[in-house]
Amino acid sequence: MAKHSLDKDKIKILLLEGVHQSAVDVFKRAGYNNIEYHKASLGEEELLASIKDAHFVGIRSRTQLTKAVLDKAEKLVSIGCFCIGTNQVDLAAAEKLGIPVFNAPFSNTRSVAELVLGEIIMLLRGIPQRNALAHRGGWLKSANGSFEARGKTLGVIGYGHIGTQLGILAETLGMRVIFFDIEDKLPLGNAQQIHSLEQLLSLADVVSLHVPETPQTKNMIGSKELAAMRQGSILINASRGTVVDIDALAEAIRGDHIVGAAIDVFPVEPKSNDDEFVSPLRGLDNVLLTPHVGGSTQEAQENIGIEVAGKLAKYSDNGSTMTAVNFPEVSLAQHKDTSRLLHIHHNRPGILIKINQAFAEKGINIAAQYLQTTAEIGYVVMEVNSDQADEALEEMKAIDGTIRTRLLH
Ligand SMILES: NC(=O)C1=CN([C@@H]2O[C@H](COP(=O)(O)OP(=O)(O)OC[C@H]3O[C@@H](n4cnc5c(N)ncnc54)[C@H](O)[C@@H]3O)[C@@H](O)[C@H]2O)C=CC1
Ligand SMILES: O=C(O)CCC(=O)C(=O)O
Repeated sequence: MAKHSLDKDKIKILLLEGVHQSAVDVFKRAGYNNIEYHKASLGEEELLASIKDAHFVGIRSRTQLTKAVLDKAEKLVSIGCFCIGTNQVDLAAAEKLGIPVFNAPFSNTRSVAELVLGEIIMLLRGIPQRNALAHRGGWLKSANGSFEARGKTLGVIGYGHIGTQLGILAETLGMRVIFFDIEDKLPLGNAQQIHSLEQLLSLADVVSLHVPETPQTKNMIGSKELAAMRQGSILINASRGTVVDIDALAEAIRGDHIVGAAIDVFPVEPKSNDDEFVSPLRGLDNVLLTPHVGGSTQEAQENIGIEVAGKLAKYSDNGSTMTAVNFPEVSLAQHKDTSRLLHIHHNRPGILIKINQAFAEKGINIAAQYLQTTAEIGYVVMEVNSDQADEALEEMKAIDGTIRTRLLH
C-alpha cells in the first residue's frame, strides 16, 4: 500500500451531500479511514469549519466551492465532484492553488437519458395534468392533446454523452432526432445535425437541453427562443437551471404556446430536502417538476462513488491526475523502490531547470521525471532514491514559484 510523508490516518476526507457508500468503501480499501461523512450539504459556516483541515473533499452539485471557501481550505489537496457538472467549483481558483478537481463524466448519463425518455412519453400524452386533476378528484378521459411519440421530432440541444444516448433511445420509439451542438458531431443512428438553434426550435415537437453551464448557455432559452418553438411543443431541461429563463418559460406555458415541460434543474435550488422549493412553475399542472434527480439512481450513484473516490485515492497515492478537469494531466503507474515528489508551480520559464540544478548540486539522482503544464501552472513529478527524498523535498520547496509540494514514499 502506498505510503505518504503524512500518515494516512491524518489525511482527512470530507464527504458531503450523501455520496454513495461505495466511495467510503474505496477509500477504506485504500487505507484511508479518517472520513467525515455528511448526508446533506453544509451551511456556509459549518462548511468552512469542516473543510479547514480536510485534505480531500467530495461534493455533489449543491456545495459551492468558491474562491473564498478554497482560500480557507488550507490543507486541501484535491476535490472530487461526485457528478458530471463542475460549475459549483471555482475551477480557476482551484488550479491556481494547485488543487486538481475530478468528476465522473459518464456514470449517471444513462440515468438522465432514461428519465428524459419517460418524460417525453408522459408529456406527449398530457399525463401530468391528468394525474394532477385526478388527485383533486377530477377525471379527464379524453384524447385531446394526447399524442404518440412515434413519428414526432425530438430536438436535442447539446449532443454529448447524454444527448447521444437520449437520441438512440428516442429512435427506438420511432422518433425523428435532430440536434444542435456548437461542435460538429457524428450523428448516431439516423440523427441529423442542425446548424442553427432557431431552425432546430422551429422543427422540434419536443426540445431537450443537455448542455453544460457556461457563459454561452446562460439563458440560451429565453422568451425569444420559446417564441421560436412550435405552437404546442414541449420543453425538457435536465441540464442546468441557468440555461432556461424560468420566468419566460412560465409565461409561455400560461399562454399555451408550450403545452408541457419537465424541469429537473432550477436557477435556485433548495440547499437541503428540508428547505422550501420556490419557483414560478409551481402550480402549473402540465409541468413535471423534479428535484434535480436526473442522475440520482442507485446504479449511477454507486458507480460515481467508485469512480471519483478511485481518482482521489489514486492522486493521493501516486500523483496521477488523469481526467482532472482543471489541471495538467499526468498518467502514472504506482512507483516501486523510489520516492515520488510532486511539485506544482506557477508556469514560468526555467522552473524545471532550477529543480534539476538544485538536485544536481546536492547529488540527488533523478530516477524518473514527468512534466505537464497548463497556461497557469506546471506539474512536475520526480522519482528519487528514498534516502534522498526528504532533502529533495526541501530543495523543491525552496524553488521560487512553488505553489505546493508533496512526497509519496
Ligand atoms: N439533472 C441531472 O441530474 C444531471 C445533469 N447533468 C448536466 O447535463 C450536462 C450535459 O451532460 P453530458 O451530456 O454528460 O455532457 P457532455 O459534455 O458530454 O455534452 C455536452 C454537449 O454540449 C455541447 N455544448 C456546449 N456548449 C454548447 C452550446 N452553447 N450550444 C450547444 N451545444 C453546446 C458540447 O459540445 C457537448 O457536445 C452536464 O454538464 C450537467 O450540467 C448531468 C448529469 C446529471
Ligand atoms: O446528482 C447530483 O448531485 C448532481 C447530478 C448532476 O447534475 C451532474 O452530474 O452534473
